[in-house]
Amino acid sequence: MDQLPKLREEIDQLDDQILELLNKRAKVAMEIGHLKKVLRKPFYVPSRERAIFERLRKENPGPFPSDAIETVFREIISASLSLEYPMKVVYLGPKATFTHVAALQKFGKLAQLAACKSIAAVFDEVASGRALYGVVPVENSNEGAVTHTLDMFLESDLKIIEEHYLEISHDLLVREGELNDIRRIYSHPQALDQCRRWLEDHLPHAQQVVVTSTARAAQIVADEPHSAAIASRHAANLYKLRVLESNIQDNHENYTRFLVIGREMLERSGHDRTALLFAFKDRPGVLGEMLEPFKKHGLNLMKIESRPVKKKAWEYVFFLDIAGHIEDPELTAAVKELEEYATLLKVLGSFRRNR
Ligand SMILES: O=C(O)C(=O)C[C@]1(C(=O)O)C=C[C@@H](O)C=C1
Repeated sequence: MDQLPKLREEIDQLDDQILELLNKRAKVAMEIGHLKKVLRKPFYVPSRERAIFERLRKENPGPFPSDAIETVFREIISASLSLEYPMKVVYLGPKATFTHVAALQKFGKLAQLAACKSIAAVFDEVASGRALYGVVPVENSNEGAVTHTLDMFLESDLKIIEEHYLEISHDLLVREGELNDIRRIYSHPQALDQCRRWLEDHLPHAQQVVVTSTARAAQIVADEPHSAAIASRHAANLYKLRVLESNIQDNHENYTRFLVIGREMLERSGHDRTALLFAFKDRPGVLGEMLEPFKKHGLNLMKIESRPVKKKAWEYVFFLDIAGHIEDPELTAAVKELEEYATLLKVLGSFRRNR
C-alpha cells in the first residue's frame, strides 16, 4: 500500500523529464522552422514524419506499446509544427466525417482544421492560399473512385503531397434505448449500402433515411428519439451518442484512401508514387501505345482509371499511378515520351507510398 505514493513520485519525476525533453525538442523544431523560412522549404514534411514513426517503432524496447508510438508522436510533431508555422488545413466536412478523422490522424489536434462544404471548396481554399493543405477522399476499397475528387484535378493545378489509408468502421449510434426501439436509421447512402445485409437481418422494419453525410446523421439522431445513425465512433463522441453496435458493415475489408493536397510538389522520399493524368486523340490501339513508354522503362503501373472529359461526349481522360518519383530518370523519360502523343498531360504529384 505505502509503495503507491513512492511509485507515483517516481512517475512525477519521469513526467518532469519528459516535459523538459519535449521543450528541448520544441526549441529545435522552431530552429528548423526559421531555417525553412529562409530556405523557402515546406514546413510539413510527411516523409520525415513517417521515418520518425518507423524508426521509433523499430527501436522501441518496450513495454511501451509500439502501436501507441505513432499516436503519441503524432501529437508531439503536430505541436512542434504549430510552433514552426500556424498551419490551416481544410477537409471535406462536416465535422466528424471519416475525412475529418483522416485529417486528425495526419495533422494532429494542434493544426487549425476547418471543414468545407464540398470537395471543390477544399480545392478552392488551398488554391487561394487561405489554407495550406486540404484533405479529400479519393477511393474506397468497395465503392471505387471518388469521381468528384478526380474531376477537380482536371481544372486545378494543386499537387498531391500525401496519401492516407483509413479503415472504415461503421457503427450504429443511438441517443438512448436498444435495437428494438429503433424506427428510423439515418446515414449517407454509401454507408447504408455498405451495411445492407446487417440492416436486413437486424432492423428489417426500420425506415432508412438518406442524408448528406454520416456526421449529419449523428447530429440529427442527437435530437431524435427512436432513431439511429450509421456513422463513425468519432461522431458518437462529438454528438454524445452511444455506440449500440460497432463494425456493422457487410464487408470488413473496408478502407478509404485520402489525399492531402497542397500547392508545391514534394521532394523524393525514396519510396514514392507518382500520379498523372493524360488525354489523347482516339484511334485504334492508342491506349496501348500510350502505356508503352512505362513498359519500356521498366516502370510499375499501380493503377489506371478513366473519366469522361465533360466538355466533349465520348472523350476520356486517364488517371495513372506509377511507382517512383517524377524526378527518377526512368520516370522523367517515360513521361517525356508520353507527352509527344498526349493532347493533355499533367503530373498531379509525387508522394510517399503508404502501402
Ligand atoms: O524535420 C523537420 O523538417 C521538422 O520540421 C521537424 C518535424 C518534427 O517535429 O520532427 C516537424 C514537422 C515536419 O513535418 C517534420 C518533422
